[in-house]
Amino acid sequence: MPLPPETERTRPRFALTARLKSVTYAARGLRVLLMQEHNAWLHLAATIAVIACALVLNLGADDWRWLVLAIALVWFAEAVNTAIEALCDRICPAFDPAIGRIKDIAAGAVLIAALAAGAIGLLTLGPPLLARLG
Ligand SMILES: Nc1ncnc2c1ncn2[C@@H]1O[C@H](COP(=O)(O)OP(=O)(O)OP(=O)(O)O)[C@@H](O)[C@H]1O
Repeated sequence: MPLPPETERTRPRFALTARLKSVTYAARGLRVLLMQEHNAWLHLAATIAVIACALVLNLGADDWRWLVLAIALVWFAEAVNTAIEALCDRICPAFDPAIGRIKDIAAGAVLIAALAAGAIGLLTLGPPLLARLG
């Protein structure tokens, strides 16, 4: 879809430094997530445990692919959920059933991601773990 003329005129030119700055803003967001969100601490503990298990079991690239995807899925969902929660609190600090529903749905997205990641983790780590123990 073509942009309105005024947007075309005011859009800044592509600059590598500006793109690099965007990465630092994103990293700042992740730092906030890690410092302030208790759920993120649980995700971090789970991430470290899964990576440690995979290293000990000496998994191959096929298995690592699934684990990386599962870990990223949960962090992605948690980051989006946290952003939605923060936005909700900013625009409506008072109790509001509609805000409650929005937050519940966003939290549901994290639950879906966590359940899927758990299933991926069991399917990927389970068999080699059992083989190692058996
Ligand atoms: N402003 C609000 N109006 C109505 N219900 C709300 C409101 N804020 C929170 N809730 C309800 O409380 C639940 C928890 O909200 P909260 O913002 O504390 O999320 P949380 O999952 O506990 O987040 P965190 O643990 O990351 O702080 C929401 O899912 C929603 O059901």
